[in-house]
Amino acid sequence: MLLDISMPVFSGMPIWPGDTPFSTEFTWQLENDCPVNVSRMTLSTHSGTHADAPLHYQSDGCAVDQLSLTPYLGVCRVVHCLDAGTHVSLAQVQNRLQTMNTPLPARLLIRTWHVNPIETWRSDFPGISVELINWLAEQGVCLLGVDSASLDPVASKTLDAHHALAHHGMAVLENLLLDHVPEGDYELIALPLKLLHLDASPVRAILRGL
Ligand SMILES: N[C@@H](CC(=O)c1ccccc1NC=O)C(=O)O
Ligand SMILES: [Zn+2]
Ligand SMILES: [Zn+2]
Repeated sequence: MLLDISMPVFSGMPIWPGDTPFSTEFTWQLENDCPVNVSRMTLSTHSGTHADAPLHYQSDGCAVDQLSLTPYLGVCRVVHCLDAGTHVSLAQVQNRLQTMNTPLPARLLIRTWHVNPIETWRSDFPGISVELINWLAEQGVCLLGVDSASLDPVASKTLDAHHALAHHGMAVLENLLLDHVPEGDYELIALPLKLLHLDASPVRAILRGL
């Protein structure tokens, strides 16, 4: 059983305010003298479902091609934390985890949207509390995934959750699509591209039944 948890990538897709719109054009098009279609894309490194590298928010941070791939592959847990308010709290996640009676795996994906807005940008997503990130690090979690556009609220200039995550050496996935995913444990596969020296990379994220 495979579940695709990737956002669709298309011209007109929602983007972070001020970031590069996704666009494409044909470089070559199939016709009499031309045997192929080939396109070019213009896009932000944070388009759709993606992995941030520490270079996104630290000038001396590691780039996306330097990241260990280990966190992006392996057993993960999906929890639903809907109606979170400004931040998803430690108590809210612990509440959900209490309903499951196996040890927390090394990866956690948090669903926050009732219905993820695939067609339109929305700024009213919750951040992830630093207290929660510190506790997840203590539990041995190496990757945190969210279905919102960022770990921090849209207006944050301090990016507290991003920095807390980097402090613990944890990996992050953003803009997951978890609308149709029941709470539980799965195998996660979501590898970043080998984009040298860049700050983030789109991923194709999937879950496989255990
Ligand atoms: N933190 C968000 C994105 C982000 O902060 C951002 C993305 C594109 C252009 C500007 C951004 N932040 C500016 O303060 C992310 O990691 O995808
Ligand atoms: Zn990002
Ligand atoms: Zn981010």
